[in-house]
Amino acid sequence: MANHQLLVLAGDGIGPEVTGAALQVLDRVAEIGGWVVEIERADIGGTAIDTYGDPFPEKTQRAIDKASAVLLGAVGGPKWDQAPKRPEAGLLAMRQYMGLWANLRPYHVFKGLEHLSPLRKAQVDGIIFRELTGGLYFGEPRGRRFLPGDLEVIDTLQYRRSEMWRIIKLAFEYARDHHLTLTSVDKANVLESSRVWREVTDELSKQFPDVPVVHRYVDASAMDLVLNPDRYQVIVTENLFGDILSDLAGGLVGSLGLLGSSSVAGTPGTRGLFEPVHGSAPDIAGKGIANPTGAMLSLAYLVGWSWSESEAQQLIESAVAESLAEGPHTPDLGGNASTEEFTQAVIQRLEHIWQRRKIS
Ligand SMILES: NC(=O)C1=CN([C@@H]2O[C@H](COP(=O)(O)OP(=O)(O)OC[C@H]3O[C@@H](n4cnc5c(N)ncnc54)[C@H](O)[C@@H]3O)[C@@H](O)[C@H]2O)C=CC1
Ligand SMILES: CC(C)CC(=O)C(=O)O
Ligand SMILES: [Mg+2]
Repeated sequence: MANHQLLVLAGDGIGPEVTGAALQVLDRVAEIGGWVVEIERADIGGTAIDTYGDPFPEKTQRAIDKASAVLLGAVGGPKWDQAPKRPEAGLLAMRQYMGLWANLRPYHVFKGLEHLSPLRKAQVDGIIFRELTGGLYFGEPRGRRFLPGDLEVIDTLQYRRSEMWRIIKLAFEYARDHHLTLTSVDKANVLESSRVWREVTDELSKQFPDVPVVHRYVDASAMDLVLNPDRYQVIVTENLFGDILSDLAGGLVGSLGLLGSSSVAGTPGTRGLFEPVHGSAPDIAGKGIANPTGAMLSLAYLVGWSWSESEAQQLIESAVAESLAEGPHTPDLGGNASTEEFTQAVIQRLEHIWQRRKIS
């Protein structure tokens, strides 16, 4: 009987609501799969600041050390916007602590939700490989420097070639395995880091002669993703650009609540951090109406990647897709279902799919 250790970091805002929904799905999947899942919980972000005065406390680090996978909700909120160390800093520190340099963010229009995409006729189906532990979010020096009569602020965009190499190579491998085009997004007309990014992409391209490669500037690709999303299949880009373009992808498919993600260190079967692409959504937190799809898909990626349970991954993804096709829908998708109602629909679908598979 499989035994898995899961750490749940529900976080702030809608984090507890969407991870709670995903855990209900996990309960049923574990029952079907005959697994024992030991679930531990710890604090991250704003709730960790409230309890420990630190957005990524030592206790959470120790809990990560013991887990075989981590499911995260979201962090942040107006309550902590002026905190000396913000909740978001805890998430960044955790990604770095876990060494998770690759962030995979798939997006596609679900059957039944075509009307929600602003681009009803175009094919919207891709995946963003976002570098996760380098660039502007981590570079030093950073901060404020008081000058006579002025203030200077510094953020540093810093990368090592090796950090670029590993994420671009991972994206090439994915594009090769799925026979897709790779688009490398940068700002090589301005940034030195982007020029090296392009050099690395061109060098790696020689190892993957079957993968068509396109270079695009980030500003132009933001425009082009909206006008011609069908040109994009696999996107590889650095940390900040990937963060921005993945929210744009959320818009392309109709709601940010629909996207899940995997943050990993490149090798399947190893520990990763799995979280929806969205944030803590303070505007809807506590109302019971958050769309838990992103969290459920993140759970699906978790069981597939860290626990090598590919059948369970497929089961969750199918149950979510069928529920989105049939409804009910949460308000972000134009419906009036609660998080709980949608979650129950997914669990029912799961049962149906499982029964169908047992019979056939
Ligand atoms: N990974 C994380 O923990 C992230 C945290 N944040 C933090 O979250 C806080 C809020 O940031 P925002 O810019 O407002 O971004 P957000 O992603 O939380 O929300 C943007 C918009 O999308 C909607 N939305 C997001 N997720 C949804 C869901 N599951 N169902 C239905 N609607 C959903 C929200 O209601 C809001 O209108 C900030 O403190 C920010 O720093 C932001 C992004 C990622
Ligand atoms: C809140 C940030 C630390 C991260 C973010 O927006 C993201 O990972 O999508
Ligand atoms: Mg983001």
